[in-house]
Amino acid sequence: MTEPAVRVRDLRKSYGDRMAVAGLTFDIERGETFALLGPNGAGKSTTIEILEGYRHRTAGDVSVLGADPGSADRRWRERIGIVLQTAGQAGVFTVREQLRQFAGYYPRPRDVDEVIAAVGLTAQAGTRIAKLSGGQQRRVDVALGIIGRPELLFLDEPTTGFDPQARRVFWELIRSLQRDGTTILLTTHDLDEAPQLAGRVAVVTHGTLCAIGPVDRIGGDDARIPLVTWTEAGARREQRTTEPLTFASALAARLGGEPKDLQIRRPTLEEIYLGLVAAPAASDLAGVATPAGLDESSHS
Ligand SMILES: Nc1ncnc2c1ncn2[C@@H]1O[C@H](COP(=O)(O)OP(=O)(O)OP(=O)(O)O)[C@@H](O)[C@H]1O
Repeated sequence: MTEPAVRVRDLRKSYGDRMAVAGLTFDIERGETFALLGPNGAGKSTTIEILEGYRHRTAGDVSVLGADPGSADRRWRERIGIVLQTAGQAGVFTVREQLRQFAGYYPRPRDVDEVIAAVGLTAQAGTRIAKLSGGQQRRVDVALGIIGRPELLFLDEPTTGFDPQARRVFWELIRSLQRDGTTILLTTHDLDEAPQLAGRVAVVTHGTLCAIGPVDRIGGDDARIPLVTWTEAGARREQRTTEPLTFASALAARLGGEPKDLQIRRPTLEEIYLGLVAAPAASDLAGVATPAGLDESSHS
C-alpha cells in the first residue's frame, strides 16, 4: 500500500496554556482532495501551518510527502504549494513578473501564461498587483501556489473575496489539478464549495475532530434523513422522515390536494455541518473519553 500524502497522529499545539489543536488524527491519500471544516478558531489554520512546516507542533507525529515538515529541506518544499489564509503579495511587480520570479524557484514550473489564464487574470497580466482588486489579488495567491507544479497543495480559505464567476473559474482549476493527480488540503467556510471539490471532509471543533468521512456520508445516516417542506395555512411546515413519498401522499390526502410549495430534499452539507458544530465539545462532556481517531463517517 502506498504511503498517504499526509499522515497526522494525535497532533497537538498549545499557545501558552491555550490548546488550539487537541489531538487530531487523520490521513490524506495521494490524489485526494480533503477539506478541513470548522468554526473560527477551531484550529484549522494552525494544523495546516504545522503541515506546511511554518509552525512547530507541541506533540504528535506528522508526515507530509514522507518527511517531517518540522525538519524538511528545500527539495521537499519544492514539492508543495501553499496558499496562505492572508495574502502576502507586495504589489510592486506585475502579475506576470511576480509569477515569472516564483517560477524560477522551482525545477519544473508550470507555464506562467497558462497559470495566469487558469486563474482568469489574462487581461490583468501586465498590471501591478497593488492595482488589482482584493479578489484579483487572491487569484494571484492561488496562481503562486500552483506555479511550481506541486504534488501537494495547501489552500487555506482560497476563495475568500472571489465573485461567483471567479469562484467557478477556481473550481474548474482545482478539477484540472485533481485530474493531474495533485493532492489537495483545503479549508473553507463555503459549504457549497466543499462538496464541489472535496472527496472527504473533516469537521474540527475546539481542536478536535468531531466528524470525518466522505462528503456525501459525513455526519452519518441520521443527519441525511430527507426533509419534506410545504406551506399550510400561510405557514411554512417541515417534517423529517425516512419515507418522504408516503408522508407526502398522506399529506396530500389530508389537505385534499397537492400541498402548496411542496419540496422533498436531503439536508445540505451546511445544515449537517451546523448540526455537528452545535453539539457540545467532547472536552465539555464530563467523563466521556475523547478517542485519538474516529471511525470514518462516525461522530461523537
Ligand atoms: N500565533 C498565535 N498565538 C496565540 N494564539 C493563537 C495563534 N494563532 C492562533 N491562535 C489561537 O488558536 C486557536 C486556533 O486558531 P486557528 O487560526 O488555527 O483557527 P481556524 O480554525 O483556522 O480559524 P478561522 O476559521 O478563523 O481561520 C484560536 O483560539 C486562536 O486564537
